[in-house]
Amino acid sequence: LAVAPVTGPPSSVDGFVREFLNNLNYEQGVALSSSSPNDRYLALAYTVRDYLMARWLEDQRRQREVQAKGVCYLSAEYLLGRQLDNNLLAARLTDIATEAMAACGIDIDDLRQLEVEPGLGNGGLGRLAACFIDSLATMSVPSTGYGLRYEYGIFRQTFVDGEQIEQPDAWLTLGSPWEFPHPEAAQTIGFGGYTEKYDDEGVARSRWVPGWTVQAVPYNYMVPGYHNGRVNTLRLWSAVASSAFDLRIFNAGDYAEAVRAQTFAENISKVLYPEDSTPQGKELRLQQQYFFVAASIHDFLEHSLSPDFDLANLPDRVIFQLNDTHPVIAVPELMRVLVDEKGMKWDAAWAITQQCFAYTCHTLLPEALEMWSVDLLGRLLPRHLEIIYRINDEFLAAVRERFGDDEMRIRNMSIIADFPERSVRMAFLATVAGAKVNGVAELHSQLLREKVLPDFDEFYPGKFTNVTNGVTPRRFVRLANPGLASLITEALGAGWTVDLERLRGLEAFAEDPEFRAKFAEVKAANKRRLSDVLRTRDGFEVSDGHMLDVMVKRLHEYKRQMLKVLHIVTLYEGIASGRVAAADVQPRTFIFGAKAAPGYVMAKRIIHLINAVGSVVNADPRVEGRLQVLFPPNYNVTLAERVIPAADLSEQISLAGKEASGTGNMKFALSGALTIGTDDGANVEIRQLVGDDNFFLFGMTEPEVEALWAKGYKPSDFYQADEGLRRAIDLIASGAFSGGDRSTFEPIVSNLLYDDRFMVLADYASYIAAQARVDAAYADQDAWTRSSILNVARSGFFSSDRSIRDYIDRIWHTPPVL
Ligand SMILES: CCc1ccc([C@H](C)CC(=O)N[C@@H]2O[C@H](CO)[C@@H](O)[C@H](O)[C@H]2O)cc1
Repeated sequence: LAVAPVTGPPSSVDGFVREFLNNLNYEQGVALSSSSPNDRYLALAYTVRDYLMARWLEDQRRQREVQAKGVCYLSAEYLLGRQLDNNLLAARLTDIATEAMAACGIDIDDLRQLEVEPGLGNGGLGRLAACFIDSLATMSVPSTGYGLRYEYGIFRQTFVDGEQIEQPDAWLTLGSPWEFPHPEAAQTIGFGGYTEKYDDEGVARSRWVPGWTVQAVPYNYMVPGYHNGRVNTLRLWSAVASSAFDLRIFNAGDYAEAVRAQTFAENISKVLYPEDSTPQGKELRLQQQYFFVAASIHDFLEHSLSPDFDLANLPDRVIFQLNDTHPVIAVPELMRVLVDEKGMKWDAAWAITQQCFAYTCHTLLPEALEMWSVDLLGRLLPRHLEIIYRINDEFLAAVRERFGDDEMRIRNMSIIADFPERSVRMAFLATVAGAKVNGVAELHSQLLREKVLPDFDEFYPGKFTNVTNGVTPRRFVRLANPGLASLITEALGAGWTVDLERLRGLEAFAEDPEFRAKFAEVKAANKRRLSDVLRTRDGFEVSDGHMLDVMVKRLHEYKRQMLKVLHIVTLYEGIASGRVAAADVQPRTFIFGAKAAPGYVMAKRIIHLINAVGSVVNADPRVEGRLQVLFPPNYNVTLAERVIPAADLSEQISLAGKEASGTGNMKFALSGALTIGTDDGANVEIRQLVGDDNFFLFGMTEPEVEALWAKGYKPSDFYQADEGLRRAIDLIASGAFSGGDRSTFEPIVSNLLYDDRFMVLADYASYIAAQARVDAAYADQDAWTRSSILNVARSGFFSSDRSIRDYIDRIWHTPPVL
């Protein structure tokens, strides 16, 4: 049967209208006149899908035909953001769709607002994965993103009396038009049970007999490349019970028991764990990790390789990139499949496995490194534990071979740790198994080698490398900042969207007063747009003419939102005490965005304090509106796309040596915000590229932090020595922001004075001095605009396309297939 290739509807307004009405009628089953806004949104989404379908099907066919080496990106999180605009942009349909909707009497912007963003991630790691799959598609690299289709994503944050309240994120309620379920391609995933040894024609073999199974149902999402006609796939797994509810038990009347197995199974992909730095070690989390990586490996071996493919050549066909340690259980899973199911010899299987994996580490915090107890692993994945033990035995034998019986080194390098309880150090397993290990910024990769995994760097010369993070210019410049995008295109032509280094061409324009004026107008327009959004979304009135000083990221003590609070309180205290005339204070609006992990008590207290300070400062007539604190709840990708283009000042103030990279910092620089920051993570590379004159550096360097720590850090010494700091802390301690109740924020105050692990007090003076430099610089708007343009011009390096190019050159060796 000669089937005509799928062509897709005509790229014309009429064609789009016809397709839209078809989807409204036949997919939604409604007429335009009786359709609901959600019907219209879904029909619009279906229509955009239809335009991308031909490319997707063609791409899948070609990837199967070409058999080129590809990337399987394994990530427990993808913070995708809204899909409609990105898909319209990729398919060059934005104008056509806008006109087509108008032709139907619909304002496309009303439909845009209806899209619920899939919040399938916590923060940096999840968003990076989303930027990376966008770049992989735009650069025509054969690749598939694999992950979990959580029924509930990152919680919705609201504030009650200034305190964070979490609500479930039921993002699927109104349907999810961008996904394609494929129950027919479900994988059966085992858990529990036992292992048994058996003899296979004289060869001792092991097999795993799972105690129970779950079905992993794949949902495919389109990942369209920008203007290259390519569409890659994101495959997210959803858990479904292998056996539906038990009719016999049901008929016996025990309804709860009848569905218990079902609920138990489907819990696996029920909800995203909202922690982004401290693993809770919960069994369900390990189930989630094994569930999606096992399904992904089986799926790849089954659907991407020809049935007669010789697995010895697997490293020529695929690299599994481990997005942190969360998917590293994939290593023993591949070994189990190759040895137990495919009958391969251990050594051959191990040689293949070591070439098929690479590991990216995203953190420096020791507490964020995952460890799974051998008890739990042995119970849930008994065969995998056996395999890990053997990997470790052979690894330690090689270490002994190289370094002799250096028991301390052996214990330090063992994948199995004995303290606090016998457990598997997942970062060590990833490092031993990975062909390459990379950090996500120069400083981070250096600290990984020197501080976190020095023994491994010595044992595996050449294994450690760096790939500095990046962000996609499609979403964070072209879509989020259309004013800036058209100004850049006007000046440099359109090529920058896929070749961001071309932004360098703007340097010359920084000297052009006319261009500076246009640039400043773009920023002003973005500020007006943000203030409209915050008025409708949260009822905030953003004060006009204020510098927008923005700090948006997860709430974590190492990111030091507390340092920002102390700056605000210092400015406020100066005015409230009458020592500083309000008129002498540079008008600023401080915008915060931050979710705290629900179990992170101190982080939630800091959120409460920020809101408390905000309500006092915003209401105090003595401030004469010179200072404003706004904390819109539920910071997410959609809000980031409105806040970042409007920002004047980007707060990147973590303690040096704690933030692996940061990616918000890059988005701000690309939007012309100037950075006030420490030499931490990618701030170092931003400062090196934009130039010291265009960056407000402050604080200790990482070696200075280490030195102070080693010397013995007494935060109260800094409190005693610095009057401004003392006034600010005393004001918080006084209950001034808690209705006179000193106990409310006492835990924060005493933590700062007697613990202060992230040295807020030590960097306070330098920070306040830097903020004074910011005020002075902002007073000269034209010079500020010039500096802002230079930030954009010199930040092309921070494109995720460049990151992907580095991964291809240094780790994957998967050239684009054009
Ligand atoms: C198991 C709990 C858990 C969950 C998530 C994580 C992530 C690794 C945390 C994270 O998102 N790290 C951030 O990754 C970004 C992308 O590389 C970096 O830019 C940030 O600096 C880093 O904090 C650690 C531990």
